[in-house]
Amino acid sequence: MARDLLRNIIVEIPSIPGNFAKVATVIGELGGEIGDIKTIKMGTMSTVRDISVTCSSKVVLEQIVEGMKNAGEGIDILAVSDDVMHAHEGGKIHMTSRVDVRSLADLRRVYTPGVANVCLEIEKNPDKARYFTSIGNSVAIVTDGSAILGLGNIGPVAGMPVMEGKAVLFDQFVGISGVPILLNTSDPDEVVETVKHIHQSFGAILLEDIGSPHCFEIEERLKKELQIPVMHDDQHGTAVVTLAAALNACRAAGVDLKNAVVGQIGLGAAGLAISRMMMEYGVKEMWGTDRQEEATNRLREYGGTVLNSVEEIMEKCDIVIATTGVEGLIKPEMVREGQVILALSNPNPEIQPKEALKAGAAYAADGRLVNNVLGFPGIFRGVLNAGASAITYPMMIAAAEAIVSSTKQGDLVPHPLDPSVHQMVAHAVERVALSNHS
Ligand SMILES: NC(=O)C1=CN([C@@H]2O[C@H](COP(=O)(O)OP(=O)(O)OC[C@H]3O[C@@H](n4cnc5c(N)ncnc54)[C@H](O)[C@@H]3O)[C@@H](O)[C@H]2O)C=CC1
Ligand SMILES: CC(=O)C(=O)O
Ligand SMILES: [Mg+2]
Repeated sequence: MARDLLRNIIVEIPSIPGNFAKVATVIGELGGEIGDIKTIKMGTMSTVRDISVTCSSKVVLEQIVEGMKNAGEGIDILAVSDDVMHAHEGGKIHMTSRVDVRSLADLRRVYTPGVANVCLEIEKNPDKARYFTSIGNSVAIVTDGSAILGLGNIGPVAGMPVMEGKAVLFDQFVGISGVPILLNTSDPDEVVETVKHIHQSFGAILLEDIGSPHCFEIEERLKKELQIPVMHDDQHGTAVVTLAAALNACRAAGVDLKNAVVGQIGLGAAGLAISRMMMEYGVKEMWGTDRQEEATNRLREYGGTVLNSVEEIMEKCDIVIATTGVEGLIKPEMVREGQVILALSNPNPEIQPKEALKAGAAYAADGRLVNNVLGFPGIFRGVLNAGASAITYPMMIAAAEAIVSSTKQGDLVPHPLDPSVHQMVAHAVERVALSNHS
C-alpha cells in the first residue's frame, strides 16, 4: 500500500526508559513508517520529539495519533504539522546577488557606469560572457507541465514545485543556478522556437516532465539547433541512474548485465530512454511493453523486442523496470524468485519494494531510491565545467559507472545526500567531454 501522506508529529514523552520505544512500536503497528526524528527539548521530566511519519491515509494518521496518545501515561501530542506544505510556503528558491553593494564605489563597479566596460568587452569577444556573467553556470529547467511526475498533464504552473525542487538540488549539490521556465504550449514548433529565443541566458537546457511522444521531437530538434547541451532529464537522467542500479544488482548477483534479459514496462519518455541506454551499454536481450502501439514501435525501431503484456515481461525477464505512472500495476503473484524489480514511478511505484521482496525478488527499489537526482546535477556540472556543447552516450555511461563506483556494497545506488556521488559524476562527465575536445 502506498504511504504518501507525510506528517510531522510533535510528541512530549515523560522521561522514563522505554517510553519512546512504546510510541515507535504503536506507529509501526498502526501502519506508519518513521522517518527523521528530531529532539526539540530534552528535559528532566519529559522529552519533546518531532517524528516524521508517512502513512497511507488521513484515517490511518488519526489512528496513529490516537494510538500514540494511549501508548503510555503522560504522553501528549503537541502538534501534527504538514511539513511538506510548510516547506513550500513562499516558494523554495530565490535569486540572490554574489556581490555586496555597500558604497557608491560598489554601486559604480557592479552597475553603471562600470558595467558598461564589461558589456563592451563581451561585445568584442562573446566567449568572454562565460567568464564575466553567470550564463555559464545557469541551466534553464524547461517544462510544459504535460507529464509532471506520474500525475499527468496538470500544467506547468502546477508543476512549478517540481521545477523549483530541481533548482534546489542543482544549487545545493553542484552550485548551478537552475531557472524554471514554464511554457504554456506543448506544440513542438512553439516550444523549440521559444527555447531557441531564450537560450542565450543559459549554459545548458534541462527539459523536465515533458510527456511523450512530443518530448522526443522537442529534444532532438533542440539538440540539433542549439550549440549548448540539452538533456531531457526524465529520459536520460533516469536512464543513467537505472543503468547504475542494474549494474550494481548484477554485480551483487555475479552476473554480466549484458547477458541478462531486461524487461521495460512503459515505453514513454523514461522507459524508451532506459531501453536505449541498456542497448547502448551492450544488453543483448532488451524487451519491452506499452499499452500504446506507437510506443512499442519506437522500441522496435531502436532494436528492442516487443512483448504483449506486463505478465509476459514479468514471466520472462531477469531485470524488470517499470515507468508507467500506474500505482500497483505489478501484482505480487507476478514476481518471480530472484528477479530484480525497479518500479520507478513517482509518487507511487508499480509495486512497493517490500511487497516485491516478500514475493521473492532478489532486489527491489522504487522511484524514491532510483531517482534521476543521482544523475542530473553531476552531468550538468560536468558539461558546464568542460564547456561541452552536447551530452553524449559515452558521457552518460561514464556517469552511470561513476554512480556504481560511489555505491556502498550491498546497496543498489548511493545515498543522494552523499556529496561525493555528484562530484564523481561531474568529474567522469567532464573527463569524457574534454577527451572529445582533444
Ligand atoms: N525515478 C525517476 O527518477 C523517474 C521516474 N519517472 C516516473 O516514470 C513515470 C512515467 O514518466 P514518463 O516516462 O515521463 O511518462 P510518459 O507519459 O512519457 O510514459 C508513460 C508510459 O507508460 C505507458 N503506460 C501507462 N500505463 C500502462 C500500462 N498499464 N501498461 C503498459 N504501459 C503503460 C504509457 O502508454 C506511456 O507510454 C512517472 O510516474 C514518473 O514519475 C520518470 C522520470 C524519472
Ligand atoms: C524524478 C522525476 O523526474 C520524475 O518522477 O518525473
Ligand atoms: Mg521528472
